[in-house]
Amino acid sequence: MKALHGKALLDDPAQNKSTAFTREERMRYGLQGLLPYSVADIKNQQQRVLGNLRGKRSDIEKYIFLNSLLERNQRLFYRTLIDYIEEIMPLVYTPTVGEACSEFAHIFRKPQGLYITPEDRGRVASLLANWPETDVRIIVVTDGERILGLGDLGANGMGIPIGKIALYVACAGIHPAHCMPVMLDVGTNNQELRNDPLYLGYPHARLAGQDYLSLVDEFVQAVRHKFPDALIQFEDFSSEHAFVLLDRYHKQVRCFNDDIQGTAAVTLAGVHASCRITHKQFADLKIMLLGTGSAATGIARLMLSAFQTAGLSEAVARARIAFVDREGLVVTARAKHKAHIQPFIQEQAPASFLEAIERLQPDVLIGATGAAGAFSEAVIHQMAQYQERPVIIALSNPTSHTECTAEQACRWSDGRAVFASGSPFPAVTMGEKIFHPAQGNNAYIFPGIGLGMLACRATLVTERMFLAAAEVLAAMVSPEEIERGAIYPTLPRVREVSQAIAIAVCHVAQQEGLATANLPDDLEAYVRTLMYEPDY
Ligand SMILES: NC(=O)C1=CN([C@@H]2O[C@H](COP(=O)(O)OP(=O)(O)OC[C@H]3O[C@@H](n4cnc5c(N)ncnc54)[C@H](OP(=O)(O)O)[C@@H]3O)[C@@H](O)[C@H]2O)C=CC1
Ligand SMILES: CC(=O)C(=O)O
Ligand SMILES: [Mg+2]
Repeated sequence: MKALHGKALLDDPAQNKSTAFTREERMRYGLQGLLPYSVADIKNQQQRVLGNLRGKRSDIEKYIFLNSLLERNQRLFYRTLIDYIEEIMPLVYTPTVGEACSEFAHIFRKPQGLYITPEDRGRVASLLANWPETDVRIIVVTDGERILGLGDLGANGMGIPIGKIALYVACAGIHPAHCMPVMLDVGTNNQELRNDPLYLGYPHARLAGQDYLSLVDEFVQAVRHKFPDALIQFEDFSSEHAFVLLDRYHKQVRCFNDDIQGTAAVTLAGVHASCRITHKQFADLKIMLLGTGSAATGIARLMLSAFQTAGLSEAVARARIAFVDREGLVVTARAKHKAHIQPFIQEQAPASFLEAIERLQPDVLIGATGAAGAFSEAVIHQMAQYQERPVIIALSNPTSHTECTAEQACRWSDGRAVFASGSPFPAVTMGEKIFHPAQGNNAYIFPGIGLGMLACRATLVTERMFLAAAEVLAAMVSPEEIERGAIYPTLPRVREVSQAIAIAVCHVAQQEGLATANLPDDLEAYVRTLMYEPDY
């Protein structure tokens, strides 16, 4: 790290300690007179941060305040995020990040991350060379086309890679210097944004076809050359591009798609854990998915592997997984189907969503639609009619797009639903009982996958790593959490979860012959040494 002095030191977020510089440091670094008298410690500074934060009237103001803290004092930001994760994660990630993306061009203060546009074709490598860090290990890249359930937000979608990187640091202890958020700003088809005079992105229709693919290719090749140890996480692409890009790169490049694979692992883990509440066998479950996009398809694919691992034949496993779309149950009799769900199309008569629940009586209902209210009262009633403890997982983000709220799932099932949602909900009280919803978000998975990849330097990311991550996460739900009806560990345990997932990733990488690092026997201690603990 470059040695800085005086005002330059106070202006560098990675090195700034502000009022926590000791008297001796103030003398050594030419800071005398530049700071008020009192010498604080990080805990004392945190109290001021929390006081200011809690005094803000709206979540978006809190987001802006936290972002400016990150720009001033990285260590204080991350220490506070880690120590108060239940309070602060919803402000830097879903749901507030959804609002921040929608408002991105209007609340913009200072650039963060790397922007690549069609005008950079042929010189993407030189843009990467402008990045101030040399040892990038984690890249989160989006093209802004499917931002949470909010659709095409163009370059405003940069809030998502920035938020995911904050979680890599807070939830898995990846050092901020190893992380790079990237916006592949290929344009936007959101005319409202293009008409906005404050819009900051490339104000043209999205690149498509070969023009699009060749720019992504150039980016991926430039990353391989400039940052050969980096893992690329594809985030919030349209499902059309998400599958094409994953197919194109996953056997050549250290990469994964978080919406397809990370979401699948967190959902599988929740389904496994739910069996400890419902007292059912995983191999006996029937799963129904609403939505046929990236998340739902990823879940179906991983669930299929998990069922087979649990001893089911491929045919039986497939029959246990049903898709429902806007027209109802996805069946062979229908004329058109999306290619990526072809293997899961049921040989059945057509049925509406409600009829499909009645006919198939699924144990688990999962929503990945971005469609607010898609789990209506009738849907939850129908689930509760056939299952004593229906498992309802409403994955869609942000909160305004959830398929149903925790309160709705609870009330409409007479308090019997086992519920998890992509964005957090507070506890629900019903009579004497308190209902504790869990947060089913890929934030429990991708940070650990990244930490594991950083530790073992595997050349590829594989399905077995996500299966292992799901097993680890499910096993970490404590008896007390299960007793409370929660199917995920509480958020303050997320670093512990990420460490355990990282170890599992290392084991899989070794077994699959993909690890290139020399790993010690004591992986637990080794992984811990890699985890950044922000402090002075
Ligand atoms: N909790 C978590 O960790 C994660 C949550 N998500 C959330 O899941 C949602 C979907 O993400 P993703 O799969 O990537 O998005 P996609 O755009 O790939 O897929 C969305 C799917 O939902 C379908 N759909 C939309 N409205 C309805 C409706 N009313 N009834 C039935 N189907 C509907 C779409 O159908 P059609 O093709 O007909 O439009 C499409 O198949 C988002 O809100 C996202 O935030 C995603 C990843 C992780
Ligand atoms: C959580 C996430 O990745 C999403 O909603 O897209
Ligand atoms: Mg996503």
